[in-house]
Formats: sequence, C-alpha cells, structure tokens
Amino acid sequence: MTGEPTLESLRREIDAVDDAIDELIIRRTQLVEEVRVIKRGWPIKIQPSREAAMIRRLLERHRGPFPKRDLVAIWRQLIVATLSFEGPFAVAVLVTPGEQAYWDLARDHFGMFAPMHREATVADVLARVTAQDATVGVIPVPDAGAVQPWWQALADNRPGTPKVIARLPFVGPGNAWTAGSEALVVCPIPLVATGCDRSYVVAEAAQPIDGERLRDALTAARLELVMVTPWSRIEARGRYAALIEVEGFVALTDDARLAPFAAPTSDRPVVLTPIGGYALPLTAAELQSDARSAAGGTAAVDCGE
Ligand SMILES: O=C(O)C(=O)C[C@]1(C(=O)O)C=C[C@@H](O)C=C1
Repeated sequence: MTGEPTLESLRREIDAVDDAIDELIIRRTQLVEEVRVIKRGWPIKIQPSREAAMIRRLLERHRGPFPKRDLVAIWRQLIVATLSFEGPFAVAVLVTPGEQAYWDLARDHFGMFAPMHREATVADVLARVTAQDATVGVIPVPDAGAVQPWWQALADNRPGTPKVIARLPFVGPGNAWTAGSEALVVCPIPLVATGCDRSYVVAEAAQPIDGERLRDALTAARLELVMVTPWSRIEARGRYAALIEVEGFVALTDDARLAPFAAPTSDRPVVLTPIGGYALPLTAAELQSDARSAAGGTAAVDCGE
C-alpha cells in the first residue's frame, strides 16, 4: 500500500542518503590518501587554485534550493580536514587590538579546527610563513590608499619567500564580526591559472611613475590594470615601488609578457616582479540558489579570460 510519506518514512530515506554521503566521504578520503603518497616530498601541500576550481565546478553543477554558501562551507571544511592529514597545516593571522576581522576571515576559510596563531604585525605573519612555522598567513588586502608597503618583501626570488595565493572572503562576508573586511592569504607556493584570476605585480623604478605612463606600460605588456597603490620608497635600495593588481593570471616565473620588464631600460624604466594572486571570490550570481526546484543548475561564470 502506498500513501503520503510520513515523517518516519522520510527520516528513513534521509538516513539512507546520509549513509551514502558518508560512504562517499570514506571513498574520497581513500583517494586523498593516495594523493598524500604522491605529495610525500612536497614541503607544502595546499593547492589553492585546485580548491577554487573544484568549488566553482561544484557550484555550477549544483541544483535545488540548498543554499550555495552553506554548500561551499561544507566543501571548505572537507578540503581543510583533508589538508590536515596530508601534513602539518597551520595559519598565522594578523590580529590587532580591537580588530579581529582577519581572524574571522581565516576561520571561515580554513575551518573550525585548523591551528591558528595570532600575530601583531604583518611582518610577524610574513616571518612565520617564511620560517614555515605556519603554512599560510592572513593579512589585510592592500588598496589604493595603502600605507604599509609590506608587499615589497614578496618581490624576492629567494626560495621560501611568501607569495599571494588567495583572497578572502571567498564566499561572501557571512556573519563575520567586521563585515566588509578583506584579506590576502600568503604562502611560498606558485598558483596555476583557474580561468577566474587576478594577479599582483610589484613595480620598481628610480622615480615614481605617473598613472598614465604606468597604464601605457602595462597595456604594452597586455596587462589590464585593476588597482595601484601609492609609490613608496625602498630605503635599502634608494628606489621606489608600487603594488599593482591586474586582471587574469600572471605566473611567478617565465611569463612572456613580463620579460621586457625584467631589467630597466631608458625608455622602459620600470621593473615588474610578479608576487602571486588569487582566484576571484565567488560572485552573488554564482551563489544564487534555485529556490524553486531541484531541477536546473546555474550557468558557468564568465570571468572574462
Ligand atoms: O588535489 C590535491 O592536491 C589534494 O591534496 C586534495 C585536496 C582535496 O581535498 O580535494 C586537498 C587539499 C588541496 O589544497 C586541494 C585538494
């Protein structure tokens, strides 16, 4: 006899679905253990480009009314749990008196259980990451009004120098104490292109370059300017530097577009050094759930690359 489902019958079905999900987590973990073997010689296991691309792909295929933000939160917790048994994983976070925004952003991204260390200055965060006392560091996003040119330290080719690998929040502000704050994640690993990226380049010159000349130089290099900080003096070298953010992916080494900027010339006095970047945070459109049914997925996001 078939009839309307009852609470009991629906709960039995939910239990069966939960068992299937649990079996898949067990299976996924077995696969990740094989990844761990492949990565045995790698000092740092985190792969932020892969993480961002995985989450974008899963959001595109998802359908139905389950909130996509919460779906991302589930995936983030799963990925970070995985990282913690691939090898040591810890986060150094800038926390200043009265400002815990970066702590919230780090916790939202790296989960409830990743070890997190508070640091009082950006230099302390960078030092911990350089020493690999912490795998990654979380520091403020520099903007066009930035005063602290900490990013100068990233334009250094010595092994172990932290580079920018992600931007937070990846999935919107959530219930963070200080909504609207944004952070960069740094770690000494290279990214790979995900198709939805932005990059940072440090410009260095004997004198500050005015905005128009800089834009022309970047256009010649086929780089589209997003943001440039004020020029600041590098005391040790008697030169000036600015942080530039550009659209798209710029590799840390061998990017043909940057080759002409490796050394200064009389008509091209600016040296450009890539220092990493980030997969673009998820947009409101990507996070829009289908509130009506479990039928349709969402169109792939166009990142203009
Ligand atoms: O693909 C990898 O390299 C993994 O280690 C697996 C995995 C995952 O859980 O899918 C975990 C951590 C990485 O940052 C990216 C992905």
